[in-house]
Amino acid sequence: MSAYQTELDLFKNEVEQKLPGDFLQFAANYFTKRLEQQRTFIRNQESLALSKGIVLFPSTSKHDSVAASSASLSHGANTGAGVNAGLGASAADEDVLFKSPFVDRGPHSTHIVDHLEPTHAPSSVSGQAGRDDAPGLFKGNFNVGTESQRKVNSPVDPMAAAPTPQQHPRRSVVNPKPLPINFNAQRRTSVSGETLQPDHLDDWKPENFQEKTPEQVNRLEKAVGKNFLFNKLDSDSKKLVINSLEEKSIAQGEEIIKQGSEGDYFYIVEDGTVEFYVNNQKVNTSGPGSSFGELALMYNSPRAATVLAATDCILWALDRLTFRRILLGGSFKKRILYDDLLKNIPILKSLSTYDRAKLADALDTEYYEAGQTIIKEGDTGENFYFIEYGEADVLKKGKDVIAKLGKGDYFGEVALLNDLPRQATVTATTRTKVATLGKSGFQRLLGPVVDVLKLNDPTRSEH
Ligand SMILES: Nc1ncnc2c1ncn2[C@@H]1O[C@@H]2COP(=O)(O)O[C@H]2[C@H]1O
Repeated sequence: MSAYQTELDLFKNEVEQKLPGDFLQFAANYFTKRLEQQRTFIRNQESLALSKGIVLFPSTSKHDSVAASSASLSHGANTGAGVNAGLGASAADEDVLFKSPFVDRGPHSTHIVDHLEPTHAPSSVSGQAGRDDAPGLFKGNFNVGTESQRKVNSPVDPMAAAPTPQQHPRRSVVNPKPLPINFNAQRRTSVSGETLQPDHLDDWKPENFQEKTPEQVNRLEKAVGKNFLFNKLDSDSKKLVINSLEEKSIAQGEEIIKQGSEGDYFYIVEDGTVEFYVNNQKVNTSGPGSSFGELALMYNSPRAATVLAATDCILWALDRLTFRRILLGGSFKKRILYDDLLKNIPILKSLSTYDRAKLADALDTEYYEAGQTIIKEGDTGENFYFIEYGEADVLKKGKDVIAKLGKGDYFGEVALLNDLPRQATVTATTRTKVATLGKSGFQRLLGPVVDVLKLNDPTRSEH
């Protein structure tokens, strides 16, 4: 069900961006292309593996091996054998296919292949575990301007390099296994295409499926109910997940995850406290109801942090395949939908993949038609905005249009930074889709880029 929903969401996104004149033709072209991509990908994965004498994700179940093939999109593309290789020549065709003669799509429109380019762009990943310390409260006012008008000073993404495996004296819960064919030590994949699972997996059942006792279900409902990931699942998916979770008792001091190792499980904390270390530095602590270990499973990347039990813990572990099959398309959908946008916004380049993913979790979508006002000069500022597509003018009383904004631009931060009323009006000039972030999310999640935001604040000189 979640694969179906993800496909629908991606399709909806395309329709909203392209506004096709001939909807049925557009839909036919779109799904034909998707089908080709998926089939080409699986064929290429199989022949690549065969040519190397490798059996992809050996499994007793035909479903598992197909799912694993689907899950290894990033590797296919890395080797030139993935979906982009299969459809690479069609980028121009795609443009013809999706072009509507009635709609000016503007300079920033994208193609569905954007969702399927896992190799060359930084990933936006996430973490549910732990609270990051709120990175400073902001003081400032309203800032506008296109990215090209803003000076961006982006430090290197600290997650871009493969983390150094840590040598902890504690016993590891996870036995190191040989890395799978799709393991990506570069950490530079996109999650998008990987989530698209073939339809015929709908009768799929997790390998570890084991009916839980009523007492366990009760406990799990309590533990899992606190985790936002599960609130978004339909009851069938929730049942599958609950019955696939394995209980693990971890003693204080034990290492649950080692930075740099391969990801095998996603964890939910029922009881106890866990600590996260990146390059031996403690970065986070989290407790009951939180979860961790999703990054490596989403991106086929090495574990981004070492996780230690700070107290005795009871954890519930979900295997990689069930995680990918159920949670990726459901609970982590926002990360998929915002992946493309966030990884292409220059001011966010300094965020780690973990931070960028948490940002995606906090975003909401709003739409504005041409002529509609998004924010009004003098109003109280509640939200910060990224433009997903569309165009908008920034107007100031007495000065008329002072800037033009387009895809990837941001606005609304000055009121939040400086606790001032909106310093200008922003009006959509074409149909515009924005991703919005509330004040508290802005303060909590954009700390690492606040200096860049302040640097770009056009009203700084007025203070
Ligand atoms: N600051 C952080 N950076 C990276 N990972 C973190 C951080 N805080 C918590 N984590 C979690 O630690 C997990 C380690 O394994 P993963 O990389 O699979 O997923 C990671 C996140 O869920």
